[in-house]
Amino acid sequence: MEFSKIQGTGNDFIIIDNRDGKFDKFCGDFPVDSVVRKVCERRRGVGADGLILIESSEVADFKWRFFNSDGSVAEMCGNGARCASRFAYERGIAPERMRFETLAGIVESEVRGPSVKVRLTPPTDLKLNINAEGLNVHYINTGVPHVVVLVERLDQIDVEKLGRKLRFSEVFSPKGANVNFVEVMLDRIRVRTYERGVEGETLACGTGSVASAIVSSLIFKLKPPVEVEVGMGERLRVYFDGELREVFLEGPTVWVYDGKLREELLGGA
Ligand SMILES: N[C@H](CCC[C@H](N)C(=O)O)C(=O)O
Repeated sequence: MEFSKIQGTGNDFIIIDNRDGKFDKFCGDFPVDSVVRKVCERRRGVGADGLILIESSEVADFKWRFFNSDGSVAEMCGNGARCASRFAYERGIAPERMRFETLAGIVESEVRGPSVKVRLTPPTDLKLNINAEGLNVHYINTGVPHVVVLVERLDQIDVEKLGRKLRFSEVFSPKGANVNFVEVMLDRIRVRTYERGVEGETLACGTGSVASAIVSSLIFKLKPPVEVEVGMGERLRVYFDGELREVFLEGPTVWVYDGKLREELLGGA
């Protein structure tokens, strides 16, 4: 079964045109979440932070189903939305300015060559200065739930250890949250993210970058657009208005390769 691998600032995704149901046929009797885990596994599978199915929609250019690499379903994914938009445009599934259905609501995007700008759903549940695991943190839902922790020295943070502690904190149960550690610089913010559903640090997180930019802007009076430096030094840009009604994420994508999944992948342990 054909798939494409596209990454956005290091957050990488397997994207499948499932309008004909080929992914469901490929899964056969295997549960979808177990197939997603096998395909996303870094060593025995293709390897990715997430898997995206493009499907038909009655109300938009297409609908998507987004899975984290652990097989869990997430309502939204900012970098995944950018990569899926590029896929849809270049495969003739949608025009360069498109709208697609997600569990978080309708998302709009515009493809400009490798760069894609996505309008996210309006953020909700903003809570500044809450206590979790003895730390002063902030919380906002930018399509998926995010904790934002402002730190002095980002490179000294044990993202895996502290990220996991906050991700599973009672304060954010039962759904949990992604955890973003943010250092505010003069001309940008630097962000490192422990991602729910990947259960580890990813090289970038789009909705996390948006959450971090909005919280940093509220606390440090940063003027949008906010430049966000992610894992490997790549940049995302976050635009938003005062009322947080028009929130955009913009950045590059790289179409890595096209491949073909074989059924014997499913047979293994
Ligand atoms: N792991 C996230 C979904 C993907 C978010 C991230 N990859 C992005 O670019 O927004 C969650 O389960 O909430």
